[in-house]
Amino acid sequence: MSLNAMKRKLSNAAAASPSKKQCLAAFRPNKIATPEAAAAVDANPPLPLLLKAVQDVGSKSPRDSVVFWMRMGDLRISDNRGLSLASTRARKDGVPLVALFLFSPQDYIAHDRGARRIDFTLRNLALIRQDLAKLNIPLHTITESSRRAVPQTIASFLQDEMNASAVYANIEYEVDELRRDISICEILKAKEISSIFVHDKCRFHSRIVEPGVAVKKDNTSYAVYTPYQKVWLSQLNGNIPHFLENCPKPHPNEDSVRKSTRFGPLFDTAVPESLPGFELDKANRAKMEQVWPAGESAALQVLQRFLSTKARSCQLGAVDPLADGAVEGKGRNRITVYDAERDRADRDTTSRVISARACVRATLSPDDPDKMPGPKVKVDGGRTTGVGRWVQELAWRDFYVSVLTGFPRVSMGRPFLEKYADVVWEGPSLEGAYKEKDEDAPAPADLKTAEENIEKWKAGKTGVPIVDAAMRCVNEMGWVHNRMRMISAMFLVKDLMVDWRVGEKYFMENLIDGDLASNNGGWQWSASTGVDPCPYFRIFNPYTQSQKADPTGDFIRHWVPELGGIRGPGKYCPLHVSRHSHDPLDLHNPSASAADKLGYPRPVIKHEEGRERALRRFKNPGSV
Ligand SMILES: Cc1cc2nc3c(=O)[nH]c(=O)nc-3n(C[C@H](O)[C@H](O)[C@H](O)COP(=O)(O)OP(=O)(O)OC[C@H]3O[C@@H](n4cnc5c(N)ncnc54)[C@H](O)[C@@H]3O)c2cc1C
Repeated sequence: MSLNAMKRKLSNAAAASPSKKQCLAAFRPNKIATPEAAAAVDANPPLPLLLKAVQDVGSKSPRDSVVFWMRMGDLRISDNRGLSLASTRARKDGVPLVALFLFSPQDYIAHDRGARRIDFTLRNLALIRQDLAKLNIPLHTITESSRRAVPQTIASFLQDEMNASAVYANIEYEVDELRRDISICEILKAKEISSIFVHDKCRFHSRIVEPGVAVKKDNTSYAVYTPYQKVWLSQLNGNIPHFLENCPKPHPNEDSVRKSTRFGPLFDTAVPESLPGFELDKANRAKMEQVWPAGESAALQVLQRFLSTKARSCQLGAVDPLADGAVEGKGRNRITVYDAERDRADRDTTSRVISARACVRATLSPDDPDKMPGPKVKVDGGRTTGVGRWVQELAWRDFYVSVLTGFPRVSMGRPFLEKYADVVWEGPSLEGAYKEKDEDAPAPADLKTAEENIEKWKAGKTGVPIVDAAMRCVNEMGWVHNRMRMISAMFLVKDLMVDWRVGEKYFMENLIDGDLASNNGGWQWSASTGVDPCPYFRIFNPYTQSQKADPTGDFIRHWVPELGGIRGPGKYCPLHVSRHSHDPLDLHNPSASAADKLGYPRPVIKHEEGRERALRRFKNPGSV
């Protein structure tokens, strides 16, 4: 194939035609599996099948190249296991290493990837491309408009374009991705190209302990966090060099690679600025650049600040996490007080960090997260220290991946606890297509009200200040504190009785750190349908939660400026509201007259009414 033909074939996203964009808009993947289909996948999960399919069958003599296929979860050059192994292989074979990134817009739709996440990926890729080019390693990008065609496209790139002996990649744990990789392994086997997919997702989803290690005696996954965390910590401390391995950076290619007719042109493929169908408007893009700076060095600085500086209320909101003015903690570092303050949303108490493995290494050697600890060092994962508590949170991330791979049903739109599949939700039924219609069954009480409530929840206009503050933060910043996610999710699924999948999708579309395993885990926890969930009868009161999570009220005041005149619990701005007409908790739960005066909506539902309805419906799934 000629170079021009190759360039045309491998056109990147910037060149996608409007008709492709229309096709994309018409793509409606099936999101919710039947209970039977989910049970079948649970009985034969795809991860072990992939691990079996992965094999080093490449031709004995080296070919022209080795390819590293970078995925959305591993946007970094340092400490990237797949990349490191690919580099070693290329060096051994004496051939160039080529990096590849494939855009699959249909997969992004299927997985509710939002424009922010795509934009963040592209910004990072542009930096990675520059850094790899310094090592004479090209980063090539391909767009494949049909997700079904991805395996063939990859295979043809490896064989026809690169004459590669092997492809290396870090495993993606979602069911569709695992199945795609199994299919790639099969295709490549016939072509005698090795497919080596390894455990390690580096950026948002890096694992510390890979799935399949912290398991029960019968080798099945834990569905309860506490015993999982115990085994997780003991496995980790039992083999620190393995789990915290800092994988070496790739070795540079020879200079001559740039002159090669096969590889030289790959240095010319620029990373597109945006993907059709996933464009961010200019203002939003600028904001995301400020709040979520791309690149490994920025990520490291964010981590370093968490380890060594104090929390600041000026870091509330959509601001630059590396803004000047951070003050050394001297014993009050954010990580040191994490245990006591992690649930507070009124300052930057949490880390907003990215690579979990580097994080754990950093707890052992705060000055140099790249440094490997000595053999006798142990990771603190206990409940009584800031560090230990933070490590426990990092373990939640691994736990939810272990759940995803052990019980893939959760990524197929099914509740983990199938007994709650019949709970009646208000508003659009996402499962309707799979259920036999019972003509006598009562229709949802008031579809229109429910749909309006969903829109109010998304827009942060429910009239419940802490929920609205949380949602406005998600909308503007693409992130919100964990406690806020819990409060807002619980309000949607219990007070408003809206299907958790509605909220799960909205979060995925809007969060910069949207991740199927953790997001699904968080939503199913809140909806009481998941592994180790919040019991259905433990329903958060959003007003008391608000007092605990935002005791100063700064979080609400920042995100709900209509209430900004309320100066503090019990103290009101005399300009707007009479001091005597409210109880002392007004900022968290303003009275109707205060809300009216301040131009803030009244609550869409009375908490007690929502609570009673949720208890009733969960107690007898199917009843209204
Ligand atoms: C409804 C809901 C949806 C969520 N959606 C996502 C999501 O899409 N992506 C995502 O990464 N996390 C999600 N989480 C988990 C958690 O809210 C975020 O990981 C956390 O807020 C990220 O901020 P941080 O890095 O400052 O957290 P820190 O408190 O500094 O925690 C450090 C790290 O520990 C891990 N962690 C902490 N809490 C949890 C948790 N509850 N579950 C899993 N891992 C955790 C994260 O990797 C986090 O980066 C969700 C939680 C809920 C309740």
